[in-house]
Amino acid sequence: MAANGNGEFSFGKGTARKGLAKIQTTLSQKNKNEICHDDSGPTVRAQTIDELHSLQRKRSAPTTPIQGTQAQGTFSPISEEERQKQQLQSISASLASLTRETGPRLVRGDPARKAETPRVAADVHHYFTPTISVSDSSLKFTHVLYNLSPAELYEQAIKYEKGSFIASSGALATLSGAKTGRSPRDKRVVRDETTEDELWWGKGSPNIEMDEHTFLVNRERAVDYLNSLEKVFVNDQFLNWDPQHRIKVRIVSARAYHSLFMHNMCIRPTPEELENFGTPDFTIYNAGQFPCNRYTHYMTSSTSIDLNLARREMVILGTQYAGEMKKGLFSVMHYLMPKRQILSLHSGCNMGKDGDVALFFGLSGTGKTTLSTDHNRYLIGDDEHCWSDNGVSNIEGGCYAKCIDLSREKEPDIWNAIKFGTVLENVVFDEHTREVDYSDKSVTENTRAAYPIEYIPNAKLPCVGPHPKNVILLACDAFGVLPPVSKLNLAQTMYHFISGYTALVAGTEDGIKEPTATFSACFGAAFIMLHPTKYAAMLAEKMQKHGATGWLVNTGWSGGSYGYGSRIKLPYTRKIIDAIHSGSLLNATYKKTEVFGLEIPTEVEGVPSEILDPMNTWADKKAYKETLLKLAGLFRKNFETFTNYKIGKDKKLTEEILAAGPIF
Ligand SMILES: Nc1ncnc2c1ncn2[C@@H]1O[C@H](COP(=O)(O)OP(=O)(O)OP(=O)(O)O)[C@@H](O)[C@H]1O
Ligand SMILES: O=C([O-])CC(=O)C(=O)O
Ligand SMILES: [Ca+2]
Ligand SMILES: [Mn+2]
Repeated sequence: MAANGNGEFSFGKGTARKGLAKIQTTLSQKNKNEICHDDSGPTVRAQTIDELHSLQRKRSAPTTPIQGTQAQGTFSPISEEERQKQQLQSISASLASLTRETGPRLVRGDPARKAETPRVAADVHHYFTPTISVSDSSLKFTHVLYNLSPAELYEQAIKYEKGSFIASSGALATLSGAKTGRSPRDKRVVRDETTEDELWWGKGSPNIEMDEHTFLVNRERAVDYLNSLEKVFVNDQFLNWDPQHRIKVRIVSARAYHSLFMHNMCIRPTPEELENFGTPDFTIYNAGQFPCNRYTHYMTSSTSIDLNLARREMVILGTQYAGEMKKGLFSVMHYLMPKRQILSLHSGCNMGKDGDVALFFGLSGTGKTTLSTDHNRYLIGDDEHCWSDNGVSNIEGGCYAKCIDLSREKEPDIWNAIKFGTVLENVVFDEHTREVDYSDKSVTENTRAAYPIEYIPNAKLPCVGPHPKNVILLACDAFGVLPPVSKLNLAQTMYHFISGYTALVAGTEDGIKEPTATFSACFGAAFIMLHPTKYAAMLAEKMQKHGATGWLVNTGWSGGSYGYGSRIKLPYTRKIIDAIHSGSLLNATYKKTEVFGLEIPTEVEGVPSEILDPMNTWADKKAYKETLLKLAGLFRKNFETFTNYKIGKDKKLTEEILAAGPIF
């Protein structure tokens, strides 16, 4: 093989030559110094070590030509320098204290590499209007690390963040700190004249109120903290693959881990899109290392995640768990999208070769990521989607998979996605080989991998698809009484969607250590902003209009409750899902279960028939019946809060939904 001068390699024509072809160097032999040297190759063109280092890194070319300086005589709308200045001004405006004259002084680049920062950055302070009341914070510079690449973020993390390591797979192993799951009780939403009427407040609602003033107190705390740092990370990215309904988000954070996480989880702009980014639609101030002040009104712990819809801002204090940013933005989408008649969904989504789309609803740990990541289908997304008149679109640009007990055999695509660029949260690894032990729960059960969706080989890019054909409701039933699969009519689908039942799997929400039965409206009460019946009505309308079939799949226990039975084997669940996708399950023979009135198939290819009716798997039939009635009672009690609401325009549907629950 030889270099042909074009940077390509090819085998020499005369294959008669034995062994490897001689590698030709492109450097001319003429200009070499007449100094004694060994003949292993030419020497570098640098006089000092600094010069050598400067050779190593080539400045990225501007993605659009700098008109006016390069293209002589062309009208120059904006120079590269001007563009960078505008970017910094925009970020400075984001980071401005609301009580001082101006935003902080910003420079681009890593403070540790002052000598290397581009000239434009060093000059930037000239562009800012002088402050009238000079404070210490306006005298210092805050360095902005703007949309860094994964490689740069790796370097930052490894250099400056304790607990950051390169795992043997190439992923960045990191720690999220004291919090290893979300803190839903510390979420606050500003209640003002608008949100007062629009949002869901009170019992069962995730929206715990705070006033505007308190929000500003926390915002100031976060902004002051961030500005006090030597450097902050800024990500400008998008949400929603539907170009008509794309949202621009800015995330300001203090950790490379957070910046890389969001790089992976949000949609990554192209260089051209970044140049024209302009003002973000929504901004997150993540000051997670810094606590909130517990003397502040409404604060019940040192953690606070505050959402202000009017200001389009979110403030994070006292938790470094990155999922807060992901799910905080999801909450925002649950507000913005329904305003545009678009349904936002806590669901996974994939598409078959023939274009058949399936949604996978379910609470945390029920299998959205696991089952939507299917080697035989195109992945549209694993967790957050929109369903509009155009079809479905993923909100995110990445996936966030649970890693506990991850195995190469059972989840090969997720396993292979854990490589360079992926953030691995809170996993344990061998201190020498850096080999991850996915069974180790020493830090938490809620170990996670965040990777860009392109890391899944059959990702559907762009992440959009036609209207769903199947709507699969996943429940991880710790009681072990729900059948592995049931076919639902529309009223039953709505009943189970509003109920949002599962056994919460340990760890994702802070403080939960064992599976416990839980109900979470729309399979995501922690993130919805409007009353659940609003989303339910939209889902019913869309399912009806597009003829989608509902299914309830229990990915939880069989043969007894948690502690007695065991979790349904993933290969069986996959077979069930295959039969739903292929349409074969639609044509199966069904029988109706008692109490829940669920239609269960008598046979599914590849699944032992005796497990399809859970009663068969319990040795103690009396215990089964008691447990079934206990769960039915919990369903009924939970649904009481919804009995006074009308769902959609249709009174008939509302009555049918109320009748679709357990009868006993
Ligand atoms: N029968 C089964 N079906 C689905 N998942 C199973 C099954 N048995 C075990 N599991 C495990 O359960 C977990 C499901 O987690 P998954 O990441 O898919 O949750 P999720 O619904 O995407 O939650 P989140 O919203 O928190 O991301 C995985 O660790 C998977 O290996
Ligand atoms: O938000 C998280 O931490 C993970 C997640 O997807 C969920 O809980 O639904
Ligand atoms: Ca998931
Ligand atoms: Mn989720």
